[in-house]
Amino acid sequence: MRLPLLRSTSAVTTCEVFRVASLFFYIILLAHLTMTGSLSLALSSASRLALGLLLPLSLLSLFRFLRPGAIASRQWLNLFEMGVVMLAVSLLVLDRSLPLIGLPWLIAVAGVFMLPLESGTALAAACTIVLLSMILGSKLNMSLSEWLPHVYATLFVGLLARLLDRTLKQNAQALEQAKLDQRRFDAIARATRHVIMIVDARFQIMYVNPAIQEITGYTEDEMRNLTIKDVNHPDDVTGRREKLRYLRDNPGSSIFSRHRTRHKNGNWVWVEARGYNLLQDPAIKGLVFSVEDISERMAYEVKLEHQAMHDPLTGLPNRRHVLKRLGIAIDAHQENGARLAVLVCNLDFFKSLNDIHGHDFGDRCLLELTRRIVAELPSSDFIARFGGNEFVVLTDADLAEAKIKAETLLAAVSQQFVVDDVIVKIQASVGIAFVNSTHKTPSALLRDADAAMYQAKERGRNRVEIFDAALQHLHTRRAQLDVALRFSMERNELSLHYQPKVSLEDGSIKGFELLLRWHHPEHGEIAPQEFIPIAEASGVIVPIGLWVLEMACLQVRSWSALQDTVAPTIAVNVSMRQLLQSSFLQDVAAILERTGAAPSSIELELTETSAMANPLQTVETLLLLKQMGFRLALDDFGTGYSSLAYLQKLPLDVLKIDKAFINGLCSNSGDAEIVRLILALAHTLKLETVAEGVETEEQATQLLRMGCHLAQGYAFSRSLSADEAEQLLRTEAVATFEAC
Ligand SMILES: Nc1nc2c(ncn2[C@@H]2O[C@H](COP(=O)(O)OP(=O)(O)OP(=O)(O)O)[C@@H](O)[C@H]2O)c(=O)[nH]1
Repeated sequence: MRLPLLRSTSAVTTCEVFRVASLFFYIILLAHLTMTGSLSLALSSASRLALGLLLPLSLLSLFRFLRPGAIASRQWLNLFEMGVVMLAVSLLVLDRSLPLIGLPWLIAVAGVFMLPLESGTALAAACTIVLLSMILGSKLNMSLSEWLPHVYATLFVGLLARLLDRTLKQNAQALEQAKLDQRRFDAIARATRHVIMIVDARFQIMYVNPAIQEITGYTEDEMRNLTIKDVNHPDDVTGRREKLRYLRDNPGSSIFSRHRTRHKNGNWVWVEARGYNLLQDPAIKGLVFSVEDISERMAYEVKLEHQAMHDPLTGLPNRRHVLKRLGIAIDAHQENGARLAVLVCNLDFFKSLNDIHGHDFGDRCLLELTRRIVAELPSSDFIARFGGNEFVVLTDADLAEAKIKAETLLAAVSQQFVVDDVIVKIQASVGIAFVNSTHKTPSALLRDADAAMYQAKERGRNRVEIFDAALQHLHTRRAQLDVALRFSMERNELSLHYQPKVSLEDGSIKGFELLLRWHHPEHGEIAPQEFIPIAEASGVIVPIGLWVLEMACLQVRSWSALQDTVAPTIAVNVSMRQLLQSSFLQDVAAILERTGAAPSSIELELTETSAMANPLQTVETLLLLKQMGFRLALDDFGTGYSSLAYLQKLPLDVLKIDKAFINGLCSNSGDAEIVRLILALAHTLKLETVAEGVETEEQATQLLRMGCHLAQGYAFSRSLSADEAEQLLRTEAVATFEAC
């Protein structure tokens, strides 16, 4: 068995040096005595005493060497041992068995036995040795110059022994601290869920903590055979390589990255890594990484991102997603001219479906339409639900292809289907716009596609329109008028004209239709057909409509005071937008109260199309208006899609026959037939009829013959100012008409 002189697993301590040094001391001393023949049989009693002291101490030292730790190191014991040795050496010196100089045994005693002593004790011991050597020197008649160097050497060796003791103690402390630090680091490295990794300049893993196994399934040893590049996801390689190079080539730099790393089972794990270049640090000499598993967070983020970008009902991408995709597409167009067509598909009259069958029913219809649209269009097209009843398709189609896709959309939507035993037939209007260099933002491109879609609505719905230069012009003018219209009332640009409504039998004035006119300082006279839809779309029609009604009420009130005239009715157009206002009935009641007008003199006209767009709500509001005393008229009759059953439910007084049929009354048998049918219908429903846009005497005669009682149009009068209308009432005559 090989016996180590010093334990190498920990710092060498003073005690250990002493353990070895003292044994050597005794061995050499005894060997010297043996070799010099000092241990002859004729030993003096002093020498025998010295040997009697030294031998047990030698055995004690041997025991101490062989069984380190068996004898606790105690100060008094060490001091005692030193004293005994000094005594033994002194006896031997005096007995001349040992030399005082030449072989300076006391110097050795100072060097060995002062090692384990405390500072103060060691000083005292040193002084004692010096004193002893002086005594011995004088006893042996040695001169000062002979033994003085011996004293210096004793002191010098004693001092060295002290320094050695201190150094060893400091080393032991430093080593203890290092071990403590190491244990702490190991504990932290084991406990943390973060991977801590040190790699060399070639990215070879030098150190990694056990957390690596939890994240990647690889053990620490398995990882040490890899480089960090070996476990990178192929899609992350390029970006990561650049970052790693930057880190390696820039001392003191740090990087941050989110990437995927390979799990031993073949899956990919999302991690977030921070890297620090400590290649220059002599203790590290590597790149240090702290890596955190963020798979759960990423999964959560992906889920959140998906929720934020998708419509919860249909699962299609939502408005936000469309805007993002459009942003990317616009950038691609600016960079390399990439094509993009935007198809906005808005369902027609979807509100009616909701109103009649309920919102849940509407939702199921939306789901069915989604299923069909997705099935009909190629998967490369981006299909989104942009809003309530609006879908958007983004595709890189050219004009012809986009048209085909739009027709496919219309066909997919319009195929009838059954939900809850109800046969549903929905139609849609589609607007198409193509990205061009003027589109700087997604909303600019969507605005154009929207404009085309609204054009499709205006042109009768269930059709496709493409945004082109003409539409662009129209759109720009529409936008300008939209803004201008908001200021039209306060700038007094609106005026009212009175279109007489006369009896076809005797030509007497039965009332007037109030016509709204708008004169804009720059754009001039703007036709109602142009600005009314704009006002309806923006909602400005609501205050304007109330203003018109108030004017009509004031006028009616003023005419009711006229002597010798029958108070005429004034017909006022009411927009659907007004009817849908929850405050409409209150506003109307307030006007009646303010003006004191009799509601029976006011005829509220609404168009057939708008009345049919929201049947349930319309019927309810109209019934309440009827209860308030208003007369109700259905304007432009014949142009819409009234269901007769529904028509019967409306509390109407008047049907106004659309001008389109009157135009062809005397020349087109089809139109004449329609007019005849409308008159028959009105007769059955006990409704008054008014023919609109009568321009010739022939038409008036024909209408009277067919049973129509009232008419309006240029055949009788142009539209008049309030004063002219009043004058007309007073004279009770119509210049251009002679009773038929
Ligand atoms: N069922 C259902 N209806 C919705 C949803 N989101 C919006 N809507 C309805 O869609 C309808 C849209 O109505 P409008 O914008 O007036 O248009 P419309 O009735 O389709 O008429 P036009 O567009 O003029 O042809 C409204 O009644 C909304 O309440 C939804 O998630 N589910």
